[in-house]
Amino acid sequence: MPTMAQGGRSNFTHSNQQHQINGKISNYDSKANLFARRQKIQHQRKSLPIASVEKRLVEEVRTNDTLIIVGETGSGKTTQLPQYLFNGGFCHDGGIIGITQPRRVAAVTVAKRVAEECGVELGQKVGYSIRFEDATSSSTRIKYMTDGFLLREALLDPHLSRYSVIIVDEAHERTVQTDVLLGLLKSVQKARSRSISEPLNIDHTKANNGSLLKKENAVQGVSILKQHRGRRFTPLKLVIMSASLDARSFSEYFGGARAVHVQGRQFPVDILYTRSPETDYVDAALITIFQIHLEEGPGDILVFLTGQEEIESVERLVQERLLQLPEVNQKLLTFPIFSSLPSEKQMKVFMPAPVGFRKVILATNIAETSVTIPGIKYVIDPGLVKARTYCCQTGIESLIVVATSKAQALQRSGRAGREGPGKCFRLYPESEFQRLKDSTMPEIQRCNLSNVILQLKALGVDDIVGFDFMEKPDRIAIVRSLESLYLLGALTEEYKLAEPVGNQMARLPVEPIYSKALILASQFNCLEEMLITVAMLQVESIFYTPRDKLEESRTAMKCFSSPEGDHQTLLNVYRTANEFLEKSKIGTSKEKAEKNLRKWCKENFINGRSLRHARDVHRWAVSSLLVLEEICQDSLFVFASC
Ligand SMILES: Nc1ncnc2c1ncn2[C@@H]1O[C@H](COP(=O)(O)OP(=O)(O)OP(=O)(O)O)[C@@H](O)[C@H]1O
Repeated sequence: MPTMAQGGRSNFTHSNQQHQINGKISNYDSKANLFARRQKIQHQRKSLPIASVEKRLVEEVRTNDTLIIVGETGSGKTTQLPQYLFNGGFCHDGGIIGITQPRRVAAVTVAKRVAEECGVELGQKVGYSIRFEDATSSSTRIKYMTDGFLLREALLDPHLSRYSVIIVDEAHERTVQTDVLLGLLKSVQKARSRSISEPLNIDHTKANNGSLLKKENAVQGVSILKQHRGRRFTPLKLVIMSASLDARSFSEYFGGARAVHVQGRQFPVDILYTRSPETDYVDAALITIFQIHLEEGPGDILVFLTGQEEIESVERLVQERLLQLPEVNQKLLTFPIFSSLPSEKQMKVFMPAPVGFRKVILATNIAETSVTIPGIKYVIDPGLVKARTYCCQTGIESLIVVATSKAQALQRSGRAGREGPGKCFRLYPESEFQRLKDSTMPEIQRCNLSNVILQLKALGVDDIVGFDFMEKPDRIAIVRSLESLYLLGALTEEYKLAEPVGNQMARLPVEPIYSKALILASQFNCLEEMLITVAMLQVESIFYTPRDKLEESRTAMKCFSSPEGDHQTLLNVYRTANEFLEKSKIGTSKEKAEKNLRKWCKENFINGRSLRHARDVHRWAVSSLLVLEEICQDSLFVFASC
């Protein structure tokens, strides 16, 4: 038996609860040809627990306007239900089935999987839309997207008229966007049903185009949803789904909506706990990685950590400890995944490990719900997560590390049992699990509400305090946000949306303080500078200060720093990097120039990843501003090529 990389080992005990098997274990042959792969997928689909209740679920959606579905992780809700509804005729009149996810990576990977299951090209019948990325076409009928994306879509189409069904997936996460979306969907559903029962009353408005505009403007102050009076909509079907949902409170919120439970899971997940609490969870995670690597059978490992810095340090430690092992045991590859990682790097975790190697994926809670990472058999869960908190008194928002809820722990362990039986190593005793909160505190009760309020105002919701939130945010937090939006000029003295600025701000996908800065910048002739500054402020620390090279990195930083302040310093970094890249491009390929830039970043202690992300955000900001025709088109053209 080989020794552990660092001599230590974790002591785990089995959970008292064992999951039941309700499915078949599949033999995935990576060399299978396309035909065999299709057959394999069809077989997998048929053996999912949800497959046995396909007809019943379609009928439930047909007979209920709102349906709540609770089903175990991996039972097939996210990938199968939209296909069942498509086959059940819910898109016959051209309507779209929209499925929202709290995270971009889930929307992208699930859409890819469903397109493959349907045997279609991604972006045709099945597609996805996330901020700054659209893989849909006019033929898309099953559309995965983030909840935030659907909210923005509602700004342009308040009745979400293109959708016949909207499925809110992973509703247990209670992100601020999910909560706002639930309230909005409730009123959209009512307005669409009303449009069917109300008598048509459009002739006189049609007769006079001049007064139509006035009337529309007058109604807008009350609610945009009333603007379309006289137009008939088809009813909107709503489905709320999760593996760990408090079905009763969701049902009550939707006026006693029907809730159904999809029983069974495909593969069992063995839950193991440590015998006693771990004093250093990072070290415990490292020990467990090597314990699995050296003692358990084949299968990849997914480790949940709290953030980029922690992930990078664990990655380094794994690599250092690997070198202490005999060569034969060194076949372990690490892959990080966190939200600010560029998406092409995020996608690397979904590639199979080379033959003979084991993958270790170091992830934040980005990989907690909906995603299926092929090969994962082992999950390591220290039971912690970085969560947003907001202090209304100071107006300061921060991220702090807190214990996960039971719902999150369940989702994490669920990642292990998706392709076969798995194991989840919880790095805390079972008694601690029992003490965890059942569900996560809704984000809306612990974040700055300015962005959300601005969006609601732009949607025509004037009475924010009276808005039908599932759980009301703190009144003081609402008042503070209203005040700050007024000070930014997004709202009038009566706290109504200020036109056109408030509307323009709502349409830019950044915090109100930044959207206002972008809108104002052209008046002050500094749009280029503001675009760069806002882009740089969206990314995590741009300077890289390793402990062992503190002096060197500080000296490098001085070359960019400006006595005029941090914003000017960020501008200097971006521009110097850009000049370097432009010069490098002369006479070389784009790839080579990018490689040179990475080297330059390293030499100058700049975080290359953050810089690349800032360049992406800059491009997005330019294209978003271009959409707002009112804003300084001419000056934008100059920067569009940056
Ligand atoms: N990208 C993928 N690659 C391979 N298999 C996949 C993929 N996505 C889904 N699957 C398979 O389909 C099964 C069902 O996945 P699905 O996401 O529909 O379940 P779910 O009930 O929504 O789970 P969760 O609540 O965890 O999101 C998975 O267990 C896995 O076997």
